[in-house]
Amino acid sequence: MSVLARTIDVTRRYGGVLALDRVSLEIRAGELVGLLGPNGAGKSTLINLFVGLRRPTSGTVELLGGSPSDPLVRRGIGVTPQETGLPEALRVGEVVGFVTSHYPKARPKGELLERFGLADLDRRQIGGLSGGQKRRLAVALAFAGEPRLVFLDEPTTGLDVEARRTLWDGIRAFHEDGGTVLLTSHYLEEIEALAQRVIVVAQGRVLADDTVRAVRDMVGVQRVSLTAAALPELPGVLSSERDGERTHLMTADADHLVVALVSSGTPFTGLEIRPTSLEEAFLHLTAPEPVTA
Ligand SMILES: Nc1ncnc2c1ncn2[C@@H]1O[C@H](COP(=O)(O)OP(=O)(O)OP(=O)(O)O)[C@@H](O)[C@H]1O
Repeated sequence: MSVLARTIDVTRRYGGVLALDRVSLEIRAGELVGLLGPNGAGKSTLINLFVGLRRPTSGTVELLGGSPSDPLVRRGIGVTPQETGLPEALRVGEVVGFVTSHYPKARPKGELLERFGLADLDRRQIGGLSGGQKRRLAVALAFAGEPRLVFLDEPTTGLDVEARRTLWDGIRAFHEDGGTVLLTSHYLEEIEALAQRVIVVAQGRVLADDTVRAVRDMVGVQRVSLTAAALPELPGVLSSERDGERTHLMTADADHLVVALVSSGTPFTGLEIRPTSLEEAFLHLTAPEPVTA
């Protein structure tokens, strides 16, 4: 499978901030890859490097066999940044026409709008669109020039469930036609709905690059909280934390842990099990050594 984009040992600093730390990865033709990470992980920085908006402090970025700083190379990609602004006075169809005029080959306007659930809005002024419609249009524009590779930075932020599904369908349709996509998200659920491969980044480093299922197992940590005077050694405890009378145990297998707790005969009260947030799960992925109880 041919590689459409690649970073080799890329580091990016903003003054004293290390946004990316020796990142090497490849995006291959036909893949739909999710880039997952908490706020400030370096996701937007990575996209900005791929699309030529920023340059690496060190290391190499390759795009479609060339350099992201080459405008001819960039013609082969589509991008929706995290924040976009569209001219309020223009009509939807005019904006699509303006964008497609920059490309040698363009997707027909009607088809593009249809694909992103905007078919009836061709003549509507941008200023008259809802927030969700504007976001869908901004994402649709990334696909206007029949790109080979599309970068979407948090495409569904601010969308309700229905609008998000419409947008997912548009992205899927492009992928099913053979297109390649890299998209960022804070939500594993979103990446799970679209991608098979997920790259987890935190603090500028790639923590995992695997199937969604493997990453879900990795970050599927639960928090078991209880009050007990003392606890025996329990299986599968990734870390434990004492908070007054309460003890919080992090584990990937809460059922197993609770069965072992009950079998041990240790008296306890106030058992509580809850899923952890992605941020909490990332803390475990980034922790150098698991802490034992
Ligand atoms: N122009 C800049 N000047 C200084 N620091 C920056 C700049 N852009 C990004 N950073 C810093 O680099 C780090 C990575 O930021 P980046 O925006 O790439 O993260 P992100 O994963 O996209 O976050 P989010 O999910 O919040 O969008 C953060 O610490 C951020 O504050």
